[in-house]
Amino acid sequence: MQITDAQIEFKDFNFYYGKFHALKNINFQMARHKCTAFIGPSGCGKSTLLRTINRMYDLYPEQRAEGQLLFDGRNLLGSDIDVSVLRAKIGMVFQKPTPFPMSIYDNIAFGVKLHEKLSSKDMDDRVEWALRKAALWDEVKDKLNQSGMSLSGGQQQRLCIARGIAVKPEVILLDEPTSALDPISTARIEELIDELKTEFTIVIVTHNMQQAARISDYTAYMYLGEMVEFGVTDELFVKPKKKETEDYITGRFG
Ligand SMILES: Nc1ncnc2c1ncn2[C@@H]1O[C@H](COP(=O)(O)OP(=O)(O)OP(=O)(O)O)[C@@H](O)[C@H]1O
Repeated sequence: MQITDAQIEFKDFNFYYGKFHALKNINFQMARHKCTAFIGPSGCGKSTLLRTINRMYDLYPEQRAEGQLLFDGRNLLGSDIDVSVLRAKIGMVFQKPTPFPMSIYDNIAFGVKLHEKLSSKDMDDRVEWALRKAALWDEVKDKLNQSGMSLSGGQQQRLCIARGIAVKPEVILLDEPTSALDPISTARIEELIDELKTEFTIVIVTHNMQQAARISDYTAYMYLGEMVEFGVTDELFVKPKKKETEDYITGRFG
């Protein structure tokens, strides 16, 4: 399936944990400023696929990728890629909120300082901008010096999203961002994702099929390291092309 305005493309992509072949011959594209969801049963390779996009696997010598992973036409797997610049362009938010043990303000400013030299006024503006984008500003504007750890779980996750946004990435990777949250916090994050799409490309791993159906434009169904089906979310959920996808989304399997 060809996507209009593809930003990221996997071509003949394979991934290995040592000898274990975790992702098999992956070929698909992700659209700019849309939300793409990865779904599938536990262990199918969703998180592995997500983490290849910012080369998280570089931290582990026994893990390797083969094939092509193109970002605006440039292969991210090449040795010429500066991984720290790449990770600023492609931010990541994890399953459990992971605020740094520092103030709310510094949680945002910390990453920005690594990449840019801003005046204190510009840094104040950037912190406010990121917190507003993450729909957290009104709740924290009077306590920016309090520890990030003092916030509720849902607020902590929005703080982590604000931290990711603050360095002005192009893509945000979300690895089951709501699985540790209550339904109200989950709904807020889902609304937030919908707003963030206007400026960022979003990729989300979720166990929750209803969530994928609600928030994503495109969905990939994975099983045992293969991408079984990829398509427009509404079509994949209403009229899947493969029997395996249908069995999974109707709950007959997995
Ligand atoms: N660090 C690792 N070393 C070896 N194998 C791994 C490692 N991480 C994951 N795997 C294996 O790779 C496969 C895919 O794992 P992955 O975590 O990507 O699946 P997932 O679909 O995200 O699962 P879940 O929904 O349970 O989080 C699994 O078989 C898993 O056991």
